[in-house]
Amino acid sequence: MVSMAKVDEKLHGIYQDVVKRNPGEVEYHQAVAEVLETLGPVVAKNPEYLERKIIERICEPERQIIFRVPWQDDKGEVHINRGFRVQFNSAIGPYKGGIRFHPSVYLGIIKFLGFEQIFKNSLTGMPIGGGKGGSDFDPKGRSDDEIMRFCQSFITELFRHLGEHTDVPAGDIGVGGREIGYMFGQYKRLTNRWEAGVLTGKGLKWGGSLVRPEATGYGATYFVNEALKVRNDSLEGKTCLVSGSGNVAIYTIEKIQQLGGKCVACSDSNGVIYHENGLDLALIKQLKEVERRRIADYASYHKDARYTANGNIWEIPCQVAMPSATQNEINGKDAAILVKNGCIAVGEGANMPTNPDGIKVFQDAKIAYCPGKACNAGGVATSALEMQQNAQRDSWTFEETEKKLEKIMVGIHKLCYKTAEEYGQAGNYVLGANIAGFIKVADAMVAHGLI
Ligand SMILES: NC(=O)C1=CN([C@@H]2O[C@H](COP(=O)(O)OP(=O)(O)OC[C@H]3O[C@@H](n4cnc5c(N)ncnc54)[C@H](OP(=O)(O)O)[C@@H]3O)[C@@H](O)[C@H]2O)C=CC1
Ligand SMILES: O=C(O)CCC(=O)C(=O)O
Repeated sequence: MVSMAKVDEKLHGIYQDVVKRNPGEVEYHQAVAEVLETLGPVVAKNPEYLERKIIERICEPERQIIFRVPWQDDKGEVHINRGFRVQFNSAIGPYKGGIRFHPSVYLGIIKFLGFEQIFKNSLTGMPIGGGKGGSDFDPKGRSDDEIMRFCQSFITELFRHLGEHTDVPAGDIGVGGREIGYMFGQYKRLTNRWEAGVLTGKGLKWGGSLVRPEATGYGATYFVNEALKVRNDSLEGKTCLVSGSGNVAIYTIEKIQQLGGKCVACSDSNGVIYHENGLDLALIKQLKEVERRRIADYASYHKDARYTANGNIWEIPCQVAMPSATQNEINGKDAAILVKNGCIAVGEGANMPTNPDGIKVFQDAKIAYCPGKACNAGGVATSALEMQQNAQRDSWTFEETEKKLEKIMVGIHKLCYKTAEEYGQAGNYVLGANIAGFIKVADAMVAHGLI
């Protein structure tokens, strides 16, 4: 056992080094700080992790690939974007994590996402390592043909680094079934292999899994319901806010409604829809999944709904908040408003949506704060179920697959809850998720020697 003071000093030094070695990558620094701040007790108990520099190694990606993505728009104009894939850690399985297309993407965003993915994937109990990729390409307003040409160019470079036993991407912001289809087609053409397990989130007719589109939102909702059960409560009858109106938000709203909750607001990057009588999910799906329109259009179908351009969704009173859009969408001030308005649970469908000040407010208020790396792990867990079905050349029913997802989420909740309890911090899901996710990866790294 090493003294806590010595461990804290060591972890602080590691964090300082991460900042120095990765200048300007503020989201990555934030993700590392949040994990390192909770690892003290487990490191003190296992000095071997320090001796073998497991934490320094976990903070350094195994491989980072940055590449040029040239493509032509419908008018023949040439564009150049930048592509990224960070293969962070393969101690417990092939790199696994989504691809994000958004103009804000740069190395620091992909690294924070890849770092989070290491611990998240470990929590699922499935054999998947951590990775993430993306591009600063903006898909908004682009035609299907432009999206196809971009995806083909992206994979023309990336394909050589992928493989069902090497690195298995999936979707994230701006990447859904359409984009995965174009990437899979190009991978097949370049490799002359029908290798289903190389990508997940595939279409149902060509190797996809039922429930994968629903999985992140459904899983996050199950997690929050478990956290409420511990408090002798449930989602039944709760008024909920769900930010975003993309894949994760839509299926979070769906599962909350199935469990008897009422979602009154959602959003996109332009504004917020508030519908006190409860959101019309069929309309949201039509606007967003089929017609690719803005959420503002919702208000023209429901006269009792209110649209606020650039509004702040967290100012609407609720009991449960499910941030499902992007990183750092809740700050300390937003968190304080939520708590003041009676919010009792926050379930993160998005990755790192609450900034450190916000997390502190939720933890001080002792509400059920469910961090993304545990709460939104249902998506990647179902991707691993898709890989299992691909390996078996089988496909399971919706009911069977959803039952497995629910069991995995109940299991992740229990693991995080029990780990926090074991380390004397009952109810601290941040600590529980970080420690439980870390131990499995760290032990595998010790077993593999110095690599
Ligand atoms: N898809 C998955 O399986 C998983 C996703 N996640 C995380 O969930 C979150 C949402 O992803 P997903 O639903 O797949 O993505 P989508 O692209 O389907 O939807 C994203 C939604 O969030 C909004 N949004 C994105 N960026 C911003 C921004 N900077 N400011 C305000 N709103 C924004 C989008 O609005 P607009 O259309 O206006 O841009 C859109 O409504 C991300 O944090 C992602 O990393 C986590 C686990 C798995
Ligand atoms: O399904 C996957 O592989 C990745 C999902 C993802 O990107 C995430 O969990 O953030």
